[in-house]
Amino acid sequence: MTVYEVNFDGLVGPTHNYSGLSFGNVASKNNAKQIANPKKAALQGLEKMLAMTKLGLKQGILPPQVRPDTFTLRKLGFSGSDKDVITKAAKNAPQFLKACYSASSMWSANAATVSNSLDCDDGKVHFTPANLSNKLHRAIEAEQTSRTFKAIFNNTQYFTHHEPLPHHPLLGDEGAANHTRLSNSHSEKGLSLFVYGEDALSAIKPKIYPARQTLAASEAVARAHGLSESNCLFLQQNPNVIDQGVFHNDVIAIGNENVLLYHEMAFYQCARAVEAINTKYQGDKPLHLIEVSSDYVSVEDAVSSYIFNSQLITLPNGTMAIVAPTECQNNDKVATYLATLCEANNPISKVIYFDLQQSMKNGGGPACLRLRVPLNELELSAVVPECLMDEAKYHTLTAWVEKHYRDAIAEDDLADPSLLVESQTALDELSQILKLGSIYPFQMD
Ligand SMILES: NCCC[C@H](NC(=O)CCC(=O)O)C(=O)O
Repeated sequence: MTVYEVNFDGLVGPTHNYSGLSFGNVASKNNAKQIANPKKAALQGLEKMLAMTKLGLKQGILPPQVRPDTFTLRKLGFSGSDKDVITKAAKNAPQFLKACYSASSMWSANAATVSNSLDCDDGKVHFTPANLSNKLHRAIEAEQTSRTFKAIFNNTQYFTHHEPLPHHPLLGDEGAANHTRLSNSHSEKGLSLFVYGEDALSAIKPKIYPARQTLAASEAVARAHGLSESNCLFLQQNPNVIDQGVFHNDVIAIGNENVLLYHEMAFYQCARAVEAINTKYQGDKPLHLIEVSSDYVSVEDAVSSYIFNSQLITLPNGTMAIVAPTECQNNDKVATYLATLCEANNPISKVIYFDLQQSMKNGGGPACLRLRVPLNELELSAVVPECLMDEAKYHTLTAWVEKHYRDAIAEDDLADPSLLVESQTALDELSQILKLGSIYPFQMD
């Protein structure tokens, strides 16, 4: 049976802002305190989703989380009405208020690790929401992510949902941003490549910035999903590139079917890592391991352009396209490399550029904005259909964004309680558009 790679993009939430919350993510730090445009951010994301459907791909939609997260603020001791909670947090703990206001769930590549049912021992699609333990503003996503996934993929005949791993430094899990799958095609069994930032038992670690993904977490996810040992490979990310701003592996490598595009500095002991991939890969189609040398693209250019955070997609005609941010087009070296890549002897035939600048300024490129969910026809038909994108849904969602979203959010706006009301009103309407029922805590009172 054909398996489609369905990209579920995180719809940008109404409180998108630049708060400099992600230590180790260069863009997040550099753009802190700038004025964000949530309306533009959401429209840029919807544009990409529609374009993917026009290319003939299946596209899904993941709704944003409710922000500000007053439940977390209450756990932190702020009490009274929601307005009181926000006013007190703004005055006494602005850092916590910012964390509870982040629209970071838009980067759905970090929402979960998802395994193709062909790879899992029970023949079901497995989901483990990422605990995102390394950053407070992201760690608070896991609970809602679980609820949302159970609502969208709500058929136990096809889908198995695991709990996020416990929040602990030994078990930091950042989801699919550190997982890719190599295979003949999505419709055949594949090799799961898990790339971790650190192993607690080893001294090989970054020195400046944190490693967010641990080996123990990757192993736990593989175990829970029932992946076989012969179909899994655990590789360490190069700690030196984490220290240069490569906080997830998807900032330095991207895989799709029988192609892996990676920077020569991506992995710890790169030559050995590549040998291990070659040894474990079981597909009979030739594996294209495309190594990008620093002579063509430096790590600095990779981090500023997000060339590896492109989506590598298989088009209906069987060739591949690379969906890159316009930051790549604006960098001569990177644009030249991409043009050469399309001419070379490999399945990649074209580059498609998208303006995703609002998300990019927080360190999220095309690949960060989507979670790949491999689904065969039966599994796909079990997904809540309203969560799949088509032209009509695009127009409905665009109108919804135009109606509810502000076109500017600055730091001081977070202290304004009316933003909470606007945000909840918008999400209440969205959950009806997507026919997801009451998935948000404020709808359950
Ligand atoms: N996969 C891309 C994730 C980007 C995300 N950025 C942020 O959370 C920045 C938020 C801010 O600084 O306002 C992160 O670092 O996890």
